[in-house]
Amino acid sequence: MASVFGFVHRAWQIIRPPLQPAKAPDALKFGILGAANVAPYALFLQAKQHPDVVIHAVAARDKNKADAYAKKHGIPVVFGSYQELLDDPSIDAVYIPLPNGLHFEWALKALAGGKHVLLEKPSVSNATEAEALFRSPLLLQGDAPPVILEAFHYKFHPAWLLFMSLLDQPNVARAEAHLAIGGFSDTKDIRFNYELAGGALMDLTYTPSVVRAIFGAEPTQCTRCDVQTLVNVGGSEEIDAKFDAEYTFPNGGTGVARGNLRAPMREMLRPLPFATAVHKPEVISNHPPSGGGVSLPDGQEELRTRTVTLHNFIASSLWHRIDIIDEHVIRKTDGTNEPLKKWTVRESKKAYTLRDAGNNIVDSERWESKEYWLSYKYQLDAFVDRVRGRVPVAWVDGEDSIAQMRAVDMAYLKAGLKVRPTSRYYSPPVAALP
Ligand SMILES: NC(=O)C1=CN([C@@H]2O[C@H](COP(=O)(O)OP(=O)(O)OC[C@H]3O[C@@H](n4cnc5c(N)ncnc54)[C@H](OP(=O)(O)O)[C@@H]3O)[C@@H](O)[C@H]2O)C=CC1
Ligand SMILES: O=C1OC[C@@H](O)[C@H](O)[C@H]1O
Repeated sequence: MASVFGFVHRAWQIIRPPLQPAKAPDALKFGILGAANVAPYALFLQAKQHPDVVIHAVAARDKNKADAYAKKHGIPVVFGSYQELLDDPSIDAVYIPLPNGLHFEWALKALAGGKHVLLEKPSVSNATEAEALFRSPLLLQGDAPPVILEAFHYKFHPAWLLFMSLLDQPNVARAEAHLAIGGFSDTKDIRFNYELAGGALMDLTYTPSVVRAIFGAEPTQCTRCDVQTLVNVGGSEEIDAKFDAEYTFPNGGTGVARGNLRAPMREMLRPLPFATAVHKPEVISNHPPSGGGVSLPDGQEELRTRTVTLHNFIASSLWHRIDIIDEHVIRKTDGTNEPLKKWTVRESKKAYTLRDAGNNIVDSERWESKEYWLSYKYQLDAFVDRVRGRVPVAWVDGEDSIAQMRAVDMAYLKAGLKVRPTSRYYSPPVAALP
């Protein structure tokens, strides 16, 4: 009952945040490229709660559309083209929630204009673009080079930070991430447009990113990728509406990433999106756990296999639970491995605030947070911290974003689909002269 009340209370405060601080006189001025559906909740609502951020301008391809959007969201300045917004020297940072296939071009143009860039996920269309963007010399310009961040918002929530702190990464045997959503029945949606770098592996790119994060390493190969394309419903044969990809990792472990963009309601809720890590069995008989393990007679050993699961990794502020399940077995060490006793110990944790995550994860000086803050708010805080020269609580660096696109490309190739197309704006690096 308390948890139902907590959910309703948080949901209410997420929509109507009670604290909307006054803006600093030199608050960062954000411009938005595109009158996008995602921006009101991923940025505008969060900006209202940030003293150092103002939403200053929006640009759309059609000025009338931009005007209507600006009026609805109280944005003071409007442009009828993206480039005009980038040319406005008063704008410090841009948010790019364009279709994936346009991320590369507009992120580079924004960096060229000296703007900081909050770039929607997936960062770009493929690894070629990712290398060119995140290793661009534009990111090294001047004393205070521009900041760029791929908006993997879930990685900033305290629940994710706590979950990650519970893993023993080198000893993970299997990782699994699952995310099924629905509501995209129109095959004309940008998510289903190959030229705009659509596809479920792109849009639900969270799950490959989760398995990579769990291992803290990059996949050596994609061993399987089953996809369901849109071809039977009149869409593109190059567009995966659903994927189930398996990767191998350098420690021999396996990571499974699943995503479905056209899931029926029952599949969206059961199971809720989850991230899970199964560890290799660990001998603990000689290391009694703090719970009071006992030394075992000769010829026996105790093994523990720990599974850590974060339920609802994608929208942890609404509700989440971290389950730690330890399967214990005492077995013979005479070569038969015969089990003598088995039992399971379960524990659950949650972290709705940085304080909940604990001071071994987040410095207590950084504990200021509210339980209704969305992952997008933590992400915005981190972005502003970086721009202001402070160390953020979490980050996604450029090399991580490049490796992420490699993992996505690998899965497309394994599935027999084409890697998403490279932008016409891309030009290959000029080879160094001998
Ligand atoms: N972090 C998150 O939780 C979420 C992230 N996203 C990401 O955000 C991005 C945008 O998603 P979403 O807001 O749902 O998208 P929208 O369907 O709202 O499209 C975003 C904007 O794309 C612009 N656009 C530019 N060129 C085209 C074109 N050729 N066809 C269609 N639109 C075009 C439109 O701008 P204009 O106004 O100029 O016409 C439109 O406003 C994607 O990268 C997606 O992955 C999406 C949802 C949630
Ligand atoms: O979080 C999300 O859920 C809906 C998706 O289509 C979107 O792009 C994604 O970021």
